[in-house]
Amino acid sequence: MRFDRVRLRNFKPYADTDLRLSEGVTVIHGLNGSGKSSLLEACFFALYGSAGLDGTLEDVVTNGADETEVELWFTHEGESYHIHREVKRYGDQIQTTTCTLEGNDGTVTRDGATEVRSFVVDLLRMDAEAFVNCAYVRQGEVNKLINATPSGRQDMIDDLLQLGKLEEYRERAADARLGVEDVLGEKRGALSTVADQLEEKEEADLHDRLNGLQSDLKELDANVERYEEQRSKAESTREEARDVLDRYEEKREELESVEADIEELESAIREGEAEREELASTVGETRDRLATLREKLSERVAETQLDEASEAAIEERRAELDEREADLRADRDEARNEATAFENQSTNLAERADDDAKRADEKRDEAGTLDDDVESARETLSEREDSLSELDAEREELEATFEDAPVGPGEAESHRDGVREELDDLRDDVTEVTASLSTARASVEEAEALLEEGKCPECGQPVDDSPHVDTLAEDRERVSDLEDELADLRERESELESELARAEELVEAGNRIGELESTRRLVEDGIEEKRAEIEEKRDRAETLREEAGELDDRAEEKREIAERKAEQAEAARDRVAEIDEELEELDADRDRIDGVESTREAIADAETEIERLEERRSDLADRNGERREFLAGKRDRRDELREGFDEDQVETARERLSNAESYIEQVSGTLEQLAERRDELTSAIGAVERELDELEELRERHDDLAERVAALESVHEESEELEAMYGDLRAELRRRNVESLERMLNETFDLVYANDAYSHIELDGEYALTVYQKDGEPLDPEQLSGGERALFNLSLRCAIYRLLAEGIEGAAPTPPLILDEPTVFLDSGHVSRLVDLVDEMRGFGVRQILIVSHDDELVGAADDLVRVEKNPTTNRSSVERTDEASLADLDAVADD
Ligand SMILES: Nc1ncnc2c1ncn2[C@@H]1O[C@H](COP(=O)(O)OP(=O)(O)OP(=O)(O)O)[C@@H](O)[C@H]1O
Ligand SMILES: [Zn+2]
Repeated sequence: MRFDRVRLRNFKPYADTDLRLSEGVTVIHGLNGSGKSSLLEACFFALYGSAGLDGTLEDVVTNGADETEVELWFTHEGESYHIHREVKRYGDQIQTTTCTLEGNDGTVTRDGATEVRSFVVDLLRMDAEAFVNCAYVRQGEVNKLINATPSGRQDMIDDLLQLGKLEEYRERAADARLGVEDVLGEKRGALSTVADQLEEKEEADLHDRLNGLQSDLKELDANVERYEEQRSKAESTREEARDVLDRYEEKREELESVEADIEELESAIREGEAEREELASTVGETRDRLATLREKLSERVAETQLDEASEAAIEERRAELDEREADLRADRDEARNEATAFENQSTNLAERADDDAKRADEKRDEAGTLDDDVESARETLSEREDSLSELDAEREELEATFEDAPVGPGEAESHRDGVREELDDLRDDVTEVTASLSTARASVEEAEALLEEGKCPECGQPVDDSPHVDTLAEDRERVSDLEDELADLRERESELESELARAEELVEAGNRIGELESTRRLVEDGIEEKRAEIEEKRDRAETLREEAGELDDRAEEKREIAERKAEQAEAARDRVAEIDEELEELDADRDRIDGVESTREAIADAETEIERLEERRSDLADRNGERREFLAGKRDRRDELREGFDEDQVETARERLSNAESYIEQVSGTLEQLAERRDELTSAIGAVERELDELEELRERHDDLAERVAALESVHEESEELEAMYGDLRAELRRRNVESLERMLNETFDLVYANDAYSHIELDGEYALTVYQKDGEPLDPEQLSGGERALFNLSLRCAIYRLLAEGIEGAAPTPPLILDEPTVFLDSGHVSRLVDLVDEMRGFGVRQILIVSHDDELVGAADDLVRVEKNPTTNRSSVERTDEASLADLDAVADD
């Protein structure tokens, strides 16, 4: 297998990149971070999808882009394939939108990530992990196989070499064996059951039993035939005897019936004669009755107004009566209606008269009540008139008070107020004068006292010659004047006081007169009102009485008319009674006519009856004649039959019949028993035959089962062998693989590591690795130095790759050997060893080797050189194949 071309768009640092790859060694080189590993990763992603990624789908999309596209073209076993993948980002989601694989001849097409991956896994016989382990040495993962546990290693290598398949087959074979064991156990059980049943049935001697039963049946059938023959003979004898007896019986029955007929006829003739005689006497009686009826008819006709007793006359009379009746009934209805109408009118009028009378009474009652009201109003009136004169008397009295008064009743109040004012003024004067008086008295007393002491009452100086002593006399005069004035004032005060009391009285009288005037006006109004009331009520009472009188008159009038109507009703009733009598008379007339008609009918009936009886008599005579003729014939036949009887023959036939019947009964019983026995025998034979069939069936089943068990046993054996074979094969293959792998590993390690310290490497059956030193000391590979480990690991991978390329016959899946930075830990000497290893790997048939490296020596060993560069401004990587010409400048490149 080899990669032909890879095309990328927006894959990690790549924008649009298209790289062709050819067979041989291709070295990819460039600066750190330029995108070399990404290029390899893209190929790997194209094959296995996200399973082949170290990171997630997210990581492969160039930062800032929304979709990534990877295409890989590769060749495997002469066929070309093309894988196309597209990944898109939808918001937060990232999805594979296209994933297809196509073969160049158009027979292979796969669509969908799962289908494509499983196709690739089948084609390369490696899943992503196996591919990594074998072909793709990722950067920094050179130690992976060494670090793995032996069992991990075993799984990886087994898987690569498809040994896992053998184990799967072995397990399938084991499953099949177990399945066969189950079925075999079941069938063996069934076989032994059938064998037991078979043995049981064979011991039962079924054929002997069948023969015995069949000969019994034959004998029985012969007996049955014989008995049936005898019975049919007896049956024909019985039929003959029955015939004879039947004929005899018939004749005897005929004779009996003929004799009975004769007797019947004779008695019928006798009865006929008797009836004829009876009829003759009935006819006589009827004739007598007829004569009586005829007499009665003429009497009845005479009672009626009929001219004759004919049907037409009766009809005519009846029609007259009907007409008359109709007239009478109409008259009577009319009279009845009239009577009812008059009665109603009379009743109505009487009622209305009563109403009027009642209303008159009511009015009179009302008038009486009004009279009472007038009376009481009159009383109230005279009371009010009395109180009016009382009021006037009081007023007169009060007015008299004012006769010698200084003022009239109207000015009493202002007069009183004037007097009161004068009195108040006077009292003020009294107070003033009293005060002046007591002052004057005090001066006089003081002056007198001072005088007694000899001093001036005014200035306290000695009195002699004092001016003041002169005033004493004046003061004494003044006291006496004041005392006079005060006395006058007191007198006037008592006068005014009595005047005030009088004035108060006048005020009171004045007020009372005012009150009396307003009361009088009220009483006068009341009197006016009462008078009007009396007037009105008296008028009303009069009107009511007049109306009552009118109502009485009207009631009287109505009563008279009512009486007249009652008389008219009576007259109409009388007429109804007369008409009823006439109708009764009419009914009697009708009854008489009915009597005539019924007598007429009775006469006609009697005549018909006589006719009918005579006819019956002659009929009876005719019938008896016929009977007598018939009787003579029957008597002849009876005589004939009596002569034809043979009693002996009948007796013999009876004997034979009874013999035959008892024989048939006996033989039938026997035959029934035989039939029962026969049924038993047949069913016994049936049962034996069925058992024989079953026996046959059992034999067949037994044979079938035995065959099947044998077949299953051989299948079981085969599956056991198969299981063992797969187990052995795997162990053998692994042993051989281990041997080859150990050999190749030693060869390769020798090639790449030129060192005298190690003698050889050992790989045991469980894939445990041990390195032996020259002195025979064993060493765990992990104890090797970093560079040694890298070399050891490369050797192991190359060995595995070789084993893969050589070990599996036919189409070995030899993917490109991909080495990412394998020289990291190597010194320059060992790098040249690596170049040798690469050469050797090509020799072992590896078609394509892809190496990421900076190493000059490796670059020098390349068939193709691919240069990866990253544009420092756009940060996008690009690839470029360096052609032959530029290979010359390799040194320059390598020096970078
Ligand atoms: N999704 C991405 N979008 C853009 N650039 C990316 C993306 N993923 C990785 N890169 C860039 O790709 C480069 C990594 O490339 P890669 O590992 O292939 O380099 P290299 O050439 O193998 O380097 P070295 O020589 O160190 O092994 C880094 O510079 C990284 O920034
Ligand atoms: Zn790298």
